[in-house]
Amino acid sequence: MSERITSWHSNPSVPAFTPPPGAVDAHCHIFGPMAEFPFSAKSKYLPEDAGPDMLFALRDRLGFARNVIVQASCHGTDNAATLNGIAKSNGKARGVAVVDPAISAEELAALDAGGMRGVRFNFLKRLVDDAPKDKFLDVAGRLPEGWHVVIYFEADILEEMRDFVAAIPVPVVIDHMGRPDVSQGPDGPDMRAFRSLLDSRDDIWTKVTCPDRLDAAGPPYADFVRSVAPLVADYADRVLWGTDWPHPNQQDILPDDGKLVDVIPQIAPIEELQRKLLVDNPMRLYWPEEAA
Ligand SMILES: O=C(O)/C=C(\CC(=O)C(=O)O)C(=O)O
Repeated sequence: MSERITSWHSNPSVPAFTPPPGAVDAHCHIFGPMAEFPFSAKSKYLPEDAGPDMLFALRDRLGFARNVIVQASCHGTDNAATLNGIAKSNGKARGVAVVDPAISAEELAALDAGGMRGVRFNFLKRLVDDAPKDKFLDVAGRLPEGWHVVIYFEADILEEMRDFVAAIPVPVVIDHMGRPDVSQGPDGPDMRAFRSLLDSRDDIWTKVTCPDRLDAAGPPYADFVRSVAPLVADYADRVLWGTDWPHPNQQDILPDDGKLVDVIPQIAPIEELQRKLLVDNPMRLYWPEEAA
């Protein structure tokens, strides 16, 4: 792997939708800068730099106040780039780490002090070489107070994930709704299976994110909207939203972040839902000491 790729839009539109004050972009990443924070030798992609300054400029352009920075697989289990982003945010960012399952209590405490509030388990074979459930469960039982687990998997392995999810001793956040086929609609088999997973515990949250990954038709993402709006209405206290900037592996699409923000009022059509999705819910999970 030698050629570095750009997966984000160079000039995203300013959204028509204005997020409520204090809105949190609860799923985004930082790449590098590589000279300071080299990528993992095991990374499946080699991106151009997309550092904290770029992320905070986008945050301001889109009308958001805070970020939750999720360690991307290109940085492996070295969380330094993500911690650097959090440190530079003036308290306006927190993070989700990816860790070696053998991590010590001291190292976990250092991540907590650096602003991490969760750990991510990635099950996508195109992104990681292995996903050892037994070791993940061991770490999940040793997390600092107040942390949660973020899980990333695709719909084809949802059934295999049920026992694992049930065994996690802290709240669970599922990335991108476990990537359902949104062309099936809100009552299709993928959404039904995902709802039954959400119903299995009252502390499973999900990110209603990534229309660009889930709806090949592109903006205005009609299939995504019709499949996801009922989920936001029915699980209003357990949904989170994020841009997914800098959109790892989306170099063929280059999603326009402004257009992604404009999906929000379609999946959360009333102000109360928008406030829960963008402010109340992420604040409860990531800044509980400040939450209303
Ligand atoms: O950013 C996402 O949520 C999705 C990703 C990238 C990713 O998860 C990672 O690199 O860790 C993907 O589907 O390629």
